[in-house]
Amino acid sequence: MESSDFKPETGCLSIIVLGASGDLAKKKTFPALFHLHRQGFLESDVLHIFGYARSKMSDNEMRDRLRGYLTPCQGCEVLREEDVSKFMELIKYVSGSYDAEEGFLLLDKEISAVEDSTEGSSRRLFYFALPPSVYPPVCKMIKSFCMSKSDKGGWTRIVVEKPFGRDLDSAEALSTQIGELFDESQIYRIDHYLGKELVQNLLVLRFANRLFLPLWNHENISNVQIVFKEDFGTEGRGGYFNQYGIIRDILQNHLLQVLCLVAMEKPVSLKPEHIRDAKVKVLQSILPINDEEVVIGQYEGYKDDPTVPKDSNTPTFATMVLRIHNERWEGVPFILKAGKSLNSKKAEIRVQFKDVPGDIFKSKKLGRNEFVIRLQPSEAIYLKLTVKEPGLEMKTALSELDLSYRQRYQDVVIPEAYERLILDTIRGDQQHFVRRDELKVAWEIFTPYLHKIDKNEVHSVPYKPGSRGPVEADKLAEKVGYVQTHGYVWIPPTLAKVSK
Ligand SMILES: NC(=O)C1=CN([C@@H]2O[C@H](COP(=O)(O)OP(=O)(O)OC[C@H]3O[C@@H](n4cnc5c(N)ncnc54)[C@H](OP(=O)(O)O)[C@@H]3O)[C@@H](O)[C@H]2O)C=CC1
Ligand SMILES: O=C1O[C@H](COP(=O)(O)O)[C@@H](O)[C@H](O)[C@H]1O
Repeated sequence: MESSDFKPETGCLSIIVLGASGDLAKKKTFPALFHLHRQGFLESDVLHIFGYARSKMSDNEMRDRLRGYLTPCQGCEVLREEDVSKFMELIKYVSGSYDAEEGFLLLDKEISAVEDSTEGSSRRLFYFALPPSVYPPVCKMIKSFCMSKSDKGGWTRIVVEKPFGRDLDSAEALSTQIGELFDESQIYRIDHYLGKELVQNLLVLRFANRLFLPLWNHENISNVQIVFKEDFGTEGRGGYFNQYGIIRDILQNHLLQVLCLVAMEKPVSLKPEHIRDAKVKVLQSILPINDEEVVIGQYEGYKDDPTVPKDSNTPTFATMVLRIHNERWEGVPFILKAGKSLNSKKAEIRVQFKDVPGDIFKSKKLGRNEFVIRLQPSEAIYLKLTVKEPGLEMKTALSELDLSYRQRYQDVVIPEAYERLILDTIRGDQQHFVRRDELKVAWEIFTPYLHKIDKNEVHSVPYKPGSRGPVEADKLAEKVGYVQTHGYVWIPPTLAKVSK
């Protein structure tokens, strides 16, 4: 956890972005590498970046493609040409297919050439910005031709993106294929939500504050909502999205990972294996999903995308109640909600407490205590609570303890999730990556319901773009115990009147 735990390694660092011509590479991977380099986390004298893909192009053509996607680092006003040029100089491009040895032999030759001219060990990080269908052949090629040279010391690591399978069987088959070639310590399954600042804060909030320890259980908490909303549709990704749907895209990975951190027991230590053990344990305690506690929806107009079949049942919205069968959480619904083309864009965790027993202030009518962790946008942590309204009357009002990051940490740059996670892969810290057994349980939870969707046994309810999603979803949340607060008004501190 402390940066002093990190011992820098020396030697050549080669970062190989496989699928370099694709969307993820240009939108996320290369910009993250650029920011890390610009901020001095990746040193130019040992760093070499290789793009690898099937398209034929020169180094310069590759660089030109990326240029438009590089943005100023947070905290920098403008993109400095000097920074861009320094970064571009580090990039080389190798073209080849994903299942034939020529390309990988050439790639190895290029990497070896730069390693031979650098003192120290050989560190090779392969970033799979690729469709999962080619993971197995690519792993075979790397294993056969591109491993770090043992005589130099160092390591070979692979970073794999979701979707990691479509269901339990396909994910397990993929894990087995990759597991035969690479050790678990070499595999980094990325879930970029684990790199978000407020997700990383969850363990600190929960376990470094005495305040929450006695409250964090079914005695005090009525329900927990973990919400992801986007105010745009699948624009241009309909063909891809339709094969997966919102449950595979968001709930099975991002929201479930957040749930783990909210619900898990205190890990033995902050060692990655201890944290991941605690996550697996809570996942194993999740009960099978009850069809009555699910609402799936599809926004109207989704099927207008020519790449989406006219009879698609793929959900673009889902509310699912997960129940954790253990001493801490018995009876507390964890309401996972995610949707595209909704009325707002946000991701948050909302922990709603039970009503006060023996309430003498009639505070129930104002609303319950809620502890909200807004992951994005405008990161914030706030606690909604009942207070006496200032004045001569004994009147109560709903107010908040508010930790808005923009206010509190004005000069602090919050790193992008991908930057943080890529840095972790280089440092060899697997804490924020998904372990194989975690992934397996995650699929076990969702697969039965996903198969029902695939077989059209359950149906997506239509909803209007720009709405809150199907009304049935709000009804479900209410049915399982969520009580909506009415009349709470938050006054952003910057707009508050300053007393004279
Ligand atoms: N530091 C900060 O930035 C702070 C900001 N605020 C702001 O104050 C405002 C109010 O805060 P808060 O009460 O926490 O948040 P909201 O009023 O946005 O939402 C509260 C809850 O009510 C749900 N909800 C909203 N409309 C309906 C509906 N018609 N039926 C059922 N459920 C509904 C929301 O669901 P859903 O999420 O699905 O919309 C959410 O779970 C927000 O804009 C918030 O961002 C407050 C405190 C601090
Ligand atoms: O993984 C995914 O996440 C994005 C949303 O990421 P965020 O960091 O902007 O919240 C989502 O749009 C995409 O569908 C999904 O594949």
